[in-house]
Amino acid sequence: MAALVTFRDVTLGYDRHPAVHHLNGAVEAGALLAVIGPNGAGKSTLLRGIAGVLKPLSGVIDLDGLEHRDIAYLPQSADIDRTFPISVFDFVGTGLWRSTGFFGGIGKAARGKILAALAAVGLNGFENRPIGTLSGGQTQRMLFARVLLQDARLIVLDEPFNAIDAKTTADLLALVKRWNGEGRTVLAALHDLDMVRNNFPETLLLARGPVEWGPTAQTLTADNLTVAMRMCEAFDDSAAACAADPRSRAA
Ligand SMILES: Nc1ncnc2c1ncn2[C@@H]1O[C@H](COP(=O)(O)OP(=O)(O)OP(=O)(O)O)[C@@H](O)[C@H]1O
Repeated sequence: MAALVTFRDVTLGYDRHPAVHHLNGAVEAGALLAVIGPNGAGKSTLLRGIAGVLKPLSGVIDLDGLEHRDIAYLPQSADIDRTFPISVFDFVGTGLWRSTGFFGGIGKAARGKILAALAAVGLNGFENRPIGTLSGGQTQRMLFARVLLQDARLIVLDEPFNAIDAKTTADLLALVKRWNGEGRTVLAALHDLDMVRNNFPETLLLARGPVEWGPTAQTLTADNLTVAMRMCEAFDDSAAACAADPRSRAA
């Protein structure tokens, strides 16, 4: 399999302060990769970098010719402005921007696709609801419906199962598996180690830099998790972007 996403000494951060540094490695096309790490490890930062929301401070994220608009990115639900006055239908319809353009009208075919995506995530009948009236689990379903419509080769999910019930988790996990079964590459930042062990073949354990990256069973060892915790605790948030750091390791 060829690499779809390649990191070449990537450092990402905010105001010149690195949050993820010196990441090397590659995500193969068709991979189902979990990104795991303690709070503040840089998981969201890394996913933002891949999605193009954040530009690397240094290094390169090579997307094998994909453009950022070809990536379906599901942000943490906390990053969604739920006070924005938009209906569920229109929000999910933004997943079609790539094909309709910002100012393209929503025709009958597009309307059908949006309704089908809502049905696929169990949100039939919610089309006219303002997004701010949805529960946490319903909001997560809505975000998945938008990803579904984007029909993307690369899908990047930031804590997609955070604070949702078991039924919603199972439904949405089935979608993730379906996407991967269709040959799509899926990366997900996750916290639930059992979920990762049972469903994600490959894991990147991140603690500002990579601790380990490989088959999940090999990566999620007690030793590696301890190292990750220590590396995060030791990290200096006010440090400036630096030259090569010997703690970093290529995948
Ligand atoms: N917009 C921002 N501006 C400045 N610093 C930020 C910003 N977003 C994140 N950070 C900092 O970058 C570091 C990595 O944060 P990030 O959200 O990527 O970690 P995470 O692994 O996703 O954490 P969590 O598991 O808590 O969601 C943290 O120190 C955080 O405070």
